[in-house]
Amino acid sequence: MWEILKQHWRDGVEILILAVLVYQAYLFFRATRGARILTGLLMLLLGLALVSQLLKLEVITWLLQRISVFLAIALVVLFQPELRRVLAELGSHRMFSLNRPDPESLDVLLEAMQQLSARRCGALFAIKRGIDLRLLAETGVSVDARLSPELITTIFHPKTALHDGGAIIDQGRIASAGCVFPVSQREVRDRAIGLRHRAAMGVTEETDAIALIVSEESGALSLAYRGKLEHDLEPEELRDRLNELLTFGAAAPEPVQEEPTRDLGPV
Ligand SMILES: Nc1ncnc2c1ncn2[C@@H]1O[C@H](COP(=O)(O)OP(=O)(O)OP(=O)(O)O)[C@@H](O)[C@H]1O
Repeated sequence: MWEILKQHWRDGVEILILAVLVYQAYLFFRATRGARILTGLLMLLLGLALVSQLLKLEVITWLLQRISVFLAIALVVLFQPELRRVLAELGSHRMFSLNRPDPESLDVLLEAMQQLSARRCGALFAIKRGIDLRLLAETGVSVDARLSPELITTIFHPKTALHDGGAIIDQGRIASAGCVFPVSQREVRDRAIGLRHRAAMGVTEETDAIALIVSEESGALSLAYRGKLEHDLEPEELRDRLNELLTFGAAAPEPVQEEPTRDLGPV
């Protein structure tokens, strides 16, 4: 027994490392828009590899061996927003630091969102965490003012110059407003999901920010994180979810909601 262990402990370590890597890759890709394409592609390649091995088809085997480089490029293109976010997280040491707004600012923000909802004023916020949002902030107008319901409702009043676009919240302050966020290209089932919600999904696909949305059409309050939209939440639900995400980040448990309010996956 001891002899076997001595001979094969390296194999055990390798299996363990590979299992962790494969599981992490699965967790990473599972929730992304390219997951189905990736699954289809892998199944096709595995099928072809199996058939070509069994029937000894030399040309297909040769082609499959050389295709791996193109596959790697395809993966980078397919998962570009997700990879950007992961690299940005690593670059910003986000894993080791949290930029958590104080509870008072959250109360102010949620209070303002409810006022905007009651008046049917659309609004979009990105709460900055570890990843720097300076490039996005530069697409808008610098505000750098303490959060207050009056300021927020004024910014998103439809007759003001800054109401169009999103506001960036950084440590209890509105850093800038009227910002243009990246728009998510995910396919969504719900026709009520327009550009504002897509911009919320987009900014959270590419950064670790949490986006909050007030729908102009329905007054619904929503949250987006890591590209996923949690649509039409009750104010208390929104507060709890926000606290959860700000405390635990990606480790926060997935919300229990019914379609299409949670994961607006591919059609
Ligand atoms: N890329 C973007 N970044 C930030 N804000 C955006 C972006 N694109 C659109 N918006 C905002 O969304 C508004 C248009 O929202 P639209 O009606 O298409 O979205 P929606 O998701 O249906 O939301 P609502 O329920 O509020 O109507 C624009 O007036 C603008 O303020």
